[in-house]
Amino acid sequence: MDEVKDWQWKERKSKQLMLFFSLLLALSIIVQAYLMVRIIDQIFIVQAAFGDIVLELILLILAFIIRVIIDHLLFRVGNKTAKKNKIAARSALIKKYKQTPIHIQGKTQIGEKTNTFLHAVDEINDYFSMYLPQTRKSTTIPLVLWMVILIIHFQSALILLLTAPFIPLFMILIGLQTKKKSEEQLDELAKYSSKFLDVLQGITSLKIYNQSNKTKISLHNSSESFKQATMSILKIAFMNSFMLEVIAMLGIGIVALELAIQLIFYQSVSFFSAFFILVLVPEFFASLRELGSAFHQGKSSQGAIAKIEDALNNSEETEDKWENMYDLPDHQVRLASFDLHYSFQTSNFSLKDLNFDFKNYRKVAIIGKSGAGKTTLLNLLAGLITPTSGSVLVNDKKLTAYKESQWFEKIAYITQNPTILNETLRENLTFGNETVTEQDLIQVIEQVGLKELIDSFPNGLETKVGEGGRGLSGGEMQRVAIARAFLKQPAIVFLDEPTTGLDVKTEKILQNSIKEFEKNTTIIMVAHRLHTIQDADHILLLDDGELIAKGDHPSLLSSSIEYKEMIQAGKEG
Ligand SMILES: Nc1ncnc2c1ncn2[C@@H]1O[C@H](COP(=O)(O)OP(=O)(O)OP(=O)(O)O)[C@@H](O)[C@H]1O
Repeated sequence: MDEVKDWQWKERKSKQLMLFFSLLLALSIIVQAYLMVRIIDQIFIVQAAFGDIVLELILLILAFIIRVIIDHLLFRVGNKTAKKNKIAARSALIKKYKQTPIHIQGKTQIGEKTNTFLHAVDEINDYFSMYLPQTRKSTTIPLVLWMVILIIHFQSALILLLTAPFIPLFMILIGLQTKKKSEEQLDELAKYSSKFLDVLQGITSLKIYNQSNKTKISLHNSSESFKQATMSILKIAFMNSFMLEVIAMLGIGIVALELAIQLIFYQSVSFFSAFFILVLVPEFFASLRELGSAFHQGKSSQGAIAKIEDALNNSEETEDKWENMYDLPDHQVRLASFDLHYSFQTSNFSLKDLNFDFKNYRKVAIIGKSGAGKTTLLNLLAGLITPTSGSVLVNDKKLTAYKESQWFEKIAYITQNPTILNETLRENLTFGNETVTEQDLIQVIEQVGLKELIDSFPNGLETKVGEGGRGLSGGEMQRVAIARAFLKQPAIVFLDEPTTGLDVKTEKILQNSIKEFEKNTTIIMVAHRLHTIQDADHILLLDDGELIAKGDHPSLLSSSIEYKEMIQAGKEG
């Protein structure tokens, strides 16, 4: 959490470097202009021979090359800063999203989160790579040039002083408007993304309930709003460049006119000085004008920056951090709880002060009616959510006092809806576990009944599955998840037994797997089937968030009416 709170854009050092390069650039412009004017003065006024100006010519070419190099370096710093900040912003967002409790992860604002992560972060590029270098350049260069002009000719400097402020003034007005519009555009895009995601995910239901046309219209409207928002930003951008062009042209024209009058009628300024100023003035306005487009892009990017900052600072539920104090013991871990309490912020449900001790049981079943809190308890025990009060204990110490990475190395979690990545089957099975050998893989594939399926693919284990790849059935996904858990060789397996939808083969594989896990592993499972419950070493019976009975099957049969009724109902069912 702290890392996210303390998160800052990495730009201080780069800004200093950009300022330095801008100063060098201003000097190179002056040198270049001076040499150019001197060469022309020598040729046309002094009528010097070509040999006399060779050195100036070489210096001019050098000055030009140096100017190009410095300009390149200035924007290179900008690009590097943009890259660094994009990486930093994405890491901070990942950290923030990671702190989101598992029960809301992937369920709320997925479209918006994806949009912020991808689009908004890309949008900030222009701020660092263009706006920052250009603002340094466009403040330093005009200032230095203006001071040089002031030294040479006071009246020209005065004209610049009166005309130039219109450019930043106009830009500030436009910029404020653009920032607001850009935020609106990102909001529209976020709405559009969320809507599109909803449609993609719910395509079957929408078709069945005959909502396709209605959805099409609403999607169209959303895309129209996004288009309007984008067009209004473009309108401002065009208007912006036009106005800046006009102001700059007027400024240059007035200075030229004034210099011509001074030169021809009053002869109060030399040709050299007048020409030198005339070369510098367009450079003066060019820098200010370039600021115009960079300013516009910068303001759009600031909308994206605000979006990212909002995402990082929003007070969506977050999980407590692990203290990472202790190493997990190598020997068997013993799970227990002390007054374990968990409340959701968004519902009235809570798990109320549960106390239990799993001693050295190999198989623990959590049972109860739908909505009793079984999955929530499993998530607490697996360390995926942290208790509101009380604690989950591992060998008498708070679970979160241990090193988080060690804990997650030690456990496997088989959920009702396993995650299948858009990768090859091999990668989906090993899931980054580099210790898995080909032999282990083949053995596990047979064990979970995936061999036939994999053999039927022309590319075997290298077949892409998941989104965009070959689809897998619910049962096949479950088997991939079980195989993953086997390959991990965990000390504890948490299993949320699927309630419905398992084919006979997968059901059998699941039962055999549970038996296999029991041999070397502690298995803690949310159980729905009678036979899985009966041979458990310990059973927790939950009812509306309360632990109403615990013990093994025979003891519960004699001590708990609710348990007896459940078993009876199961048998009848
Ligand atoms: N993200 C959430 N936000 C708010 N309340 C939630 C959330 N997830 C679950 N709940 C509520 O918590 C209660 C317990 O949910 P849980 O999923 O733990 O029950 P369960 O016993 O596993 O149910 P089932 O057997 O149907 O899967 C339910 O009343 C549910 O509505």
